Amino acid sequence: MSNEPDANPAPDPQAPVTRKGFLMSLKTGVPMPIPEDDLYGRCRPVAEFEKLNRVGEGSYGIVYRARDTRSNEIVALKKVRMDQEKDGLPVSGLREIMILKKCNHENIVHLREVVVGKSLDSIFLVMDYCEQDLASLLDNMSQPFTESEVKCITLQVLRALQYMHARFIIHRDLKVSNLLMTDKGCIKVADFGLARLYGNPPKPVMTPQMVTLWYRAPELLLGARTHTTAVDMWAFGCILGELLLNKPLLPGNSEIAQLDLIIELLGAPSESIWPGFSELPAVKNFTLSEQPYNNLKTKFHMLCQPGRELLNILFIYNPNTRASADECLTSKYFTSAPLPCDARLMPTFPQHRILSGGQQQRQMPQATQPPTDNIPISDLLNVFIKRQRLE
Ligand SMILES: Nc1ncnc2c1ncn2[C@@H]1O[C@H](COP(=O)(O)OP(=O)(O)OP(=O)(O)O)[C@@H](O)[C@H]1O
Repeated sequence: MSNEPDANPAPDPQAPVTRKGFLMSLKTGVPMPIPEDDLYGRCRPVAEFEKLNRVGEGSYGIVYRARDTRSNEIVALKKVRMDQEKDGLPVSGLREIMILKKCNHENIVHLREVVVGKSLDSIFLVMDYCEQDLASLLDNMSQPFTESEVKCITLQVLRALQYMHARFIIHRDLKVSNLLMTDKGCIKVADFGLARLYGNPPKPVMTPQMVTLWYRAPELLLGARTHTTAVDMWAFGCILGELLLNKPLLPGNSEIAQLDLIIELLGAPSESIWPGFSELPAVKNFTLSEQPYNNLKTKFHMLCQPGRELLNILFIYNPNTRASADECLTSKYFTSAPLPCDARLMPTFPQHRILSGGQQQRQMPQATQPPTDNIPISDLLNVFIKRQRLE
């Protein structure tokens, strides 16, 4: 028997990628050529998708409307941004893939598959295509959503949150531009690049400043080291307020301005309404104004009592007592007039994103720091090769 390496050996899924088209065998340490058929693991090449137009660009990637040439279906193709990475995939990309793989809910964007570019240095998420995102819709609508439509939208977001939170997933970047809508009025929560799985009790996190400023909960602004599902509920409260007012509720342009806006609306926090507040790390960095009144009632004077109650429980300072998605779903707001409209009866809108080529972006302070911990692309590919073989 010959000791020569097999001319066309099967690739070892555990082996790291050494150079383009080769895998280093962990057993023998010999680089082995990857057969053409296995070059992409079990991922399809992106060349099988025809890019039609750009629909969005965020901090972590460009999103295209594309046609799957195999099935002829229209999909969204999100290219994971790699340009700042020397040797790996940004952790946000990997997190988004892992978490979306766990989710199967009609109000969460569906990840169909992951496809790769020819040189294996680009990764794309293939998702169901949604015709609108709420941010560009809000910016372009000739008249605001009716209250029935607001209820229809927010109920769907709450169902997605209930599903995620029951599975220990915190989204951490809920905002109107991350809420997509199909032409059948179905809302899909998107962009899980900052999402995290959390434990009980929650573990401290390294990156406290995550959620976009306008939607950021007071505990994050004050430097809390643990993140809970309550950060999503605060952001949800800001979204509900924004849809009702037809403008951002708390559009701060710095952390202190954001805290001031919150205090102007809700009154100043104190140790008595929020035990542990005075020990939060950043409290000493700010001089908080001493406004004593809750002005929700004045700001939302047009809203019925159940609606104001819902906003009140979403804007509880203490994250431990802030309303959960379960609780909000039982709010009388959704069963009192005007009732939520049927999603299929939501109005249809011109597709602004296609017309504007995805250039239209809301100007809001991001203050989200792309995480710097990279995952080598070889690990990602191995995860996929293994996973697809298991399935
Ligand atoms: N499945 C989809 N269907 C249609 N459009 C989409 C889809 N996913 C994303 N988009 C569009 O692309 C934009 C950016 O997508 P996404 O939020 O996932 O990227 P990001 O780089 O993570 O953004 P961010 O800067 O908000 O973190 C969205 O606001 C939306 O307009």
